[in-house]
Amino acid sequence: MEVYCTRPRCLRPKNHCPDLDDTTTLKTTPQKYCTSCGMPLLLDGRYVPINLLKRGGFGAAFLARDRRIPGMPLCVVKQLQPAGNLTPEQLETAERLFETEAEVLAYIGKEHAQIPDLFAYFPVIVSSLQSGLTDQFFYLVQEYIDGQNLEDELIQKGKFSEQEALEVMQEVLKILKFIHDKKIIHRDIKPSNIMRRQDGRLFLLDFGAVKQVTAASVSAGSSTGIYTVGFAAPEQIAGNLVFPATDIYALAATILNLLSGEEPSQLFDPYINKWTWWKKVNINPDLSYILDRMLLPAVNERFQSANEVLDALGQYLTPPTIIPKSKSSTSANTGNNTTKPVFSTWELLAGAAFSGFEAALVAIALSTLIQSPIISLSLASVILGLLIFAQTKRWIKKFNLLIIAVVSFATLLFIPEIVIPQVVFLSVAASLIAIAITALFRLIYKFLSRIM
Ligand SMILES: Nc1ncnc2c1ncn2[C@@H]1O[C@H](COP(=O)(O)OP(=O)(O)OP(=O)(O)O)[C@@H](O)[C@H]1O
Repeated sequence: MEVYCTRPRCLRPKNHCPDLDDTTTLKTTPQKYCTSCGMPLLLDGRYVPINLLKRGGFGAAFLARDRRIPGMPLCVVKQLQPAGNLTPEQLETAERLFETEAEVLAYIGKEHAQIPDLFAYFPVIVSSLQSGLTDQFFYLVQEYIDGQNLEDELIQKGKFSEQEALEVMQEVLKILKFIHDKKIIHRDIKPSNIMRRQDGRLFLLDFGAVKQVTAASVSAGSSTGIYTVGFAAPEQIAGNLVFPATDIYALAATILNLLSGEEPSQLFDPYINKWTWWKKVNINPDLSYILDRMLLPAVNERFQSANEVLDALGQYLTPPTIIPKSKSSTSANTGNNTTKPVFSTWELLAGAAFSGFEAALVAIALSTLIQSPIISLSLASVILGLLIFAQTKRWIKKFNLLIIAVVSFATLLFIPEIVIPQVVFLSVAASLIAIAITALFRLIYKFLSRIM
């Protein structure tokens, strides 16, 4: 078994311990030491680090096994590793924040299914690499979420679709509502702190920058300067009081990062001090409006709570056709907030072209086969209505549209009276007219929703 040494500057952290492959030895061995630096490998007598997950500015996260639990389940061991050039005050702040993370996880991890549980928090004092001195390390052990964070997911699979981003937004808003109700502000919402478990369920990680709002500062806490550039709201960067709306701002920046695949700094024009994400992201105007309001520089003009944003989403959008993978597991916590299928401009235009094309074909076919114009027109309207309804429900979409169009055109060829060039001309013309009308309405709608 490979055991990973957690000493920050260990030169050969991977320790090969074949005797630990025997579970009896692994359970009973009193301690193991790193062959390179002499650091104790078994933490708190029970956690066995097996791999490094990530090393960040303030610490490292290791994948570990808990040898005291049958089956030795995986867990995550986070170690506080502040950079060496910190002043004693900064070091104290880093230690305090690490302890706060443990306190917050202990407080809410068990209560919310989408926040990792805390298993342990302890210091380890070891002899330093410099002779005669000792080093103190702090460890925090938490539930392992088997999956991928959204930063890695973005790198791996590319930009999120509007529907995927909406699902993330709603899920995270529900978790934010829970923590804000507990008077906790996360202060570091960003894709790498949102983890998608294998089953699709999202988890909020890294409570290392949280502010627990005390009774003395009922709705806000002052900022300590821990934040991520691009995602952090102006009041946090300025070191002023932070609010639930501070997390809401960071969530909007996160969603735009996922939608565009670009860093928030690329979506903001510092020259005019405004977000210019709309140059690179094309989404439903209602969602644009909501994101813009989440990103307003003045805290009091933003949505004030996660619930307000959820309400705004619920008001504009109706039930989804795509049910979030995690929906069944989260509805108990959060109620059923649902969204309507959102259509991109391309989807709308493709749908319009299809409907125009089909309208022409159906009208030609029925008027050729049925003598009464009233009956043929009524039948054509019903068929067209059904086709449009099926599209709004996403029962037919993408390639289905093409297949249906080709099949219906081919069917028409069996009607002897049909003049093919005429059919082609009329159906293409009807498609173009439908596209033009839809595009015009879409433009007017976008324009009105921007100025209102
Ligand atoms: N409970 C967990 N389960 C699975 N993976 C985790 C867990 N906690 C952390 N990780 C992984 O380790 C990474 C770093 O963790 P975390 O964000 O807590 O540390 P950090 O040093 O504060 O990072 P950053 O500075 O980027 O915020 C996460 O992005 C995630 O990929």
